Amino acid sequence: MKLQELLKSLHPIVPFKGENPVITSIENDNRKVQKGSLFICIKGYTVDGHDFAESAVEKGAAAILAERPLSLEVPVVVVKDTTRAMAVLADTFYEQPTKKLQLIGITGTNGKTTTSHLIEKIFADAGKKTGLIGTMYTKIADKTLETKNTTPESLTLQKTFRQMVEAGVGLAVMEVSSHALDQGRVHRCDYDVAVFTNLTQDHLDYHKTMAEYQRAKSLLFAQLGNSFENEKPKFAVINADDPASEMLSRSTAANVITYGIDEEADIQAKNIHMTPKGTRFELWIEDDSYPINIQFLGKFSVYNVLASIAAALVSGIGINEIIHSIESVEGVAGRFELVNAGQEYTVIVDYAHTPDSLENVLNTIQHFAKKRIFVVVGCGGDRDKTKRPLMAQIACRLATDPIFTSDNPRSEEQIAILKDMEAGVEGEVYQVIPDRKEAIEMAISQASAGDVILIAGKGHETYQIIGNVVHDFDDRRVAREAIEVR
Ligand SMILES: CC(=O)N[C@H]1[C@@H](OP(=O)(O)OP(=O)(O)OC[C@H]2O[C@@H](n3ccc(=O)[nH]c3=O)[C@H](O)[C@@H]2O)O[C@H](CO)[C@@H](O)[C@@H]1O[C@H](C)C(=O)N[C@@H](C)C(=O)N[C@H](CCC(=O)O)C(=O)O
Ligand SMILES: Nc1ncnc2c1ncn2[C@@H]1O[C@H](COP(=O)(O)OP(=O)(O)OP(=O)(O)O)[C@@H](O)[C@H]1O
Ligand SMILES: N[C@H](CCC[C@H](N)C(=O)O)C(=O)O
Ligand SMILES: [Mg+2]
Repeated sequence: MKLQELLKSLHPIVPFKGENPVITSIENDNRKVQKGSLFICIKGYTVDGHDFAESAVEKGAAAILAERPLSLEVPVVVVKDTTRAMAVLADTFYEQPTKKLQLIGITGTNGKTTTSHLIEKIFADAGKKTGLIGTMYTKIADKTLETKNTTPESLTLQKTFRQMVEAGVGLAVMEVSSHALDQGRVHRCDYDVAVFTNLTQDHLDYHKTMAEYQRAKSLLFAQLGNSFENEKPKFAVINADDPASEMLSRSTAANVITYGIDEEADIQAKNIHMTPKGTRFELWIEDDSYPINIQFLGKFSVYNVLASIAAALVSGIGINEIIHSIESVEGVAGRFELVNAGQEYTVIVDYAHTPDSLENVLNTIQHFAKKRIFVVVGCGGDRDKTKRPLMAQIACRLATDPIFTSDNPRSEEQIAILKDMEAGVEGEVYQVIPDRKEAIEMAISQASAGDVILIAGKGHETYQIIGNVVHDFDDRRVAREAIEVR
């Protein structure tokens, strides 16, 4: 594609009359530039991409997109906001892939990964080739790729969609983080369905206030269903029990479908019964009711199931097919995952890393725990500090044996993070064991028949980030080994 043709998709007053080279690829990382690339300079949080423009030209870049004039031997196109322009150009370069896919986006503080897997399963069972983008990985039909972010930046995202289209994927489901919405990583994505799980405290290091965090989430709904040229109906699937639902409903021009448990909703769960093996409830859709038996626990899991059912229903899948799929799901890796090595107590690894998720999971455990509840929990470094004392309080309130430990301290001192946690629980009884392996071993050495150990915060993660170093670490493996040597 020639540069001028590409630029037509930007704001019409981008003043550019220079050379018109063929653009062979778009890159925003100079290390990936090849002959003929358009290099986009992004001012990041860490470095300024403009500083790499010269190196990009040396590597063969045919043109540069920047926020200020640069004296280089190739055409330099100047725009106000390169990040924003990148989303538009990526969509154009990869030939608007999301118009050729059924696309479901999920946002909310907790439950995105779980819900995206449920939705993917329903569509796969219905015979669709599926794609998935989220915290754990990107999946393009049968191929799995590693990811750095829950929602990748626009260039990677649109390229991934292109690969999905080429692989014959019909339905893509993705997690849309608040950071991605705020930074415009999903601009130009043509969603058919946008799903809202819930809004509780997290990421205040980035968004500063809950109102700003909610505003970021609302963008997914505001960006849905305003297009006149689009024939496809758009749906916003919203949790009626969450206080943010009203504002989100008002943010969108799409059809709003609600789901819930406590409040009246289009799709509602009633008479929920939990056993140690699963959860049973009645699903109500208008005047019809269906008995449902899922293999996971907790009221929070019922919300994820309802959201998935709603998203699949509005996408045209039959209710009986949906129920069959949902009931066959055994679980999602690192979400309430049991570690069984023949022990007489229960060991659960769960990705709860927010106050609300920790509370939900511990409440669920309280429901069936007969004796002591251990919780091994830490808080991430370089992340929302205000959730630390809250998570500690919840651990002390809902567990009999809280053990505070480390969870990806990153550039922070482990001890400083633990002090932030302890500030919330003065006078309470707890242990502090900074080394996560030792903390897990301690819980396992103290547990006896009938007890439950929750190892929270890392779920599927297979690493512990200390400083800049990523160490191998898997809660599930560490727990299993500790049980086996006991
Ligand atoms: C705060 C934030 O959002 N940071 C994201 C941002 O990084 P950054 O601004 O530091 O980038 P940078 O390193 O300064 O680079 C700036 C530019 O220079 C370029 N560069 C850089 C170095 C070089 O040698 N050459 C070069 O060309 C880069 O390619 C880039 O274009 O852009 C990167 C590339 O897209 C992201 O990977 C990175 O996410 C970091 C890893 C991150 O931790 N993000 C978190 C806050 C985040 O986004 N989390 C949400 C999930 C949250 C949740 O729901 O739980 C997510 O969607 O992942
Ligand atoms: N609907 C829900 N409401 C509250 N808590 C939930 C819900 N679903 C899952 N959880 C809890 O939150 C944890 C994270 O779930 P999940 O990974 O599905 O969320 P996520 O939104 O993808 O998180 P992230 O933003 O880190 O990617 C789970 O391990 C569980 O403890
Ligand atoms: N997506 C979340 C993951 C947190 C996982 C937890 N293990 C941590 O490192 O804080 C975040 O970046 O805030
Ligand atoms: Mg996730």
